[in-house]
Amino acid sequence: MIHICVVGCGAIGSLYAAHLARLDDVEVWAVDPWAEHVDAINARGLVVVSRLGPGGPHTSTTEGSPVRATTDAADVPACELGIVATKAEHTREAVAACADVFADAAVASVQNGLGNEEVLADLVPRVIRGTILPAGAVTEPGVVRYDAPGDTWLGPFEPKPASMDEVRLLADLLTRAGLKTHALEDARGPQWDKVVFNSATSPLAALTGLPMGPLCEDPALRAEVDALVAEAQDVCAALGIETEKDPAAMVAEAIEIAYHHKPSMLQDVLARRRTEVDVLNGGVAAAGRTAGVPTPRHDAMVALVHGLERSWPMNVEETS
Ligand SMILES: NC(=O)C1=CN([C@@H]2O[C@H](COP(=O)(O)OP(=O)(O)OC[C@H]3O[C@@H](n4cnc5c(N)ncnc54)[C@H](OP(=O)(O)O)[C@@H]3O)[C@@H](O)[C@H]2O)C=CC1
Ligand SMILES: CC(C)(CO)C(=O)C(=O)O
Repeated sequence: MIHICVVGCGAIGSLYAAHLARLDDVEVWAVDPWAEHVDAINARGLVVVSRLGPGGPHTSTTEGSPVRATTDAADVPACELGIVATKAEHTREAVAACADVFADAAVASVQNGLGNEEVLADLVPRVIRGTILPAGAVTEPGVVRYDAPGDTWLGPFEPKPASMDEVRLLADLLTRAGLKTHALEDARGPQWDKVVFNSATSPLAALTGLPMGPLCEDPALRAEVDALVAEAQDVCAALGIETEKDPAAMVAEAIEIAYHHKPSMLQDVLARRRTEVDVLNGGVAAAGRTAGVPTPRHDAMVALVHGLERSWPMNVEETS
């Protein structure tokens, strides 16, 4: 039996936990502070509502092959593998609380942006760099909506690497569970593919309130998307990072398969939560500074999204 702990059981953590729970040879644990969600998972299983696949919308539940959910990492046994799916700002606190769980584990970040693996490397013995395309949202306690399918890419995080055997093990489990996953010696290319795409689309969705399809089909906004892509690609080129995907093709694919999806940064804005703009556009801008490439458009996205965050009533009160 392989023990896997999912840290942060929101949209993505729930999708990954629910898929892995289908496997007979895996015991899945999930740690999340949202008590109602945890209680619902333990009482009724994790419910996945999907509009994907043939036959239209359908629902599945992990009842019978449970996800063991808890608000307290002390309940979780030592695990061989971990998947971190919190928002970036919670990575350190969430993984630090799992020190015993991950005392001898290989732990993957499946988060967006740059810098999460570096935080994991401070806290766990072996790290897996992860990039994912599936998308979703938690709609009520215990229920996750599966919005869009997509592959997952895993590879050792160079400064504190998991072994390729560990990377392959997690990739095989996810693939068998229905989430097609690639095990790579060097997973930086797919990570930057996604960073370029996210940093060009997510802040514009967050600022306009538009889901993926309407955003990318608007000619004026699409020009902004393309300009952000071009700036991020200049940074990649200067750093010698070889991206594999054509961002225009990624945009076309997003319009096709995730038309109504609200990027997670827009979900954060709607819920008045701090966004991940610092690890997306801020990450591109920081890499640009390292490479000597100016990134005025990404800097502007960081400033605008932070301005929006500051306008929310709770933050205005705090600063007035
Ligand atoms: N949603 C999507 O479609 C996609 C998201 N991503 C990326 O995946 C990552 C997760 O995003 P998403 O699932 O949308 O985020 P969610 O906000 O849905 O889930 C994050 C979860 O982490 C929990 N959390 C907060 N603090 C801790 C802690 N200390 N310990 C354990 N759990 C904690 C949150 O609880 P609480 O709400 O109580 O704070 C929440 O339930 C992000 O990096 C995102 O960019 C990538 C691809 C697609
Ligand atoms: C699904 C996708 C690619 C959409 O931007 C995403 O990463 C997100 O929602 O944060």
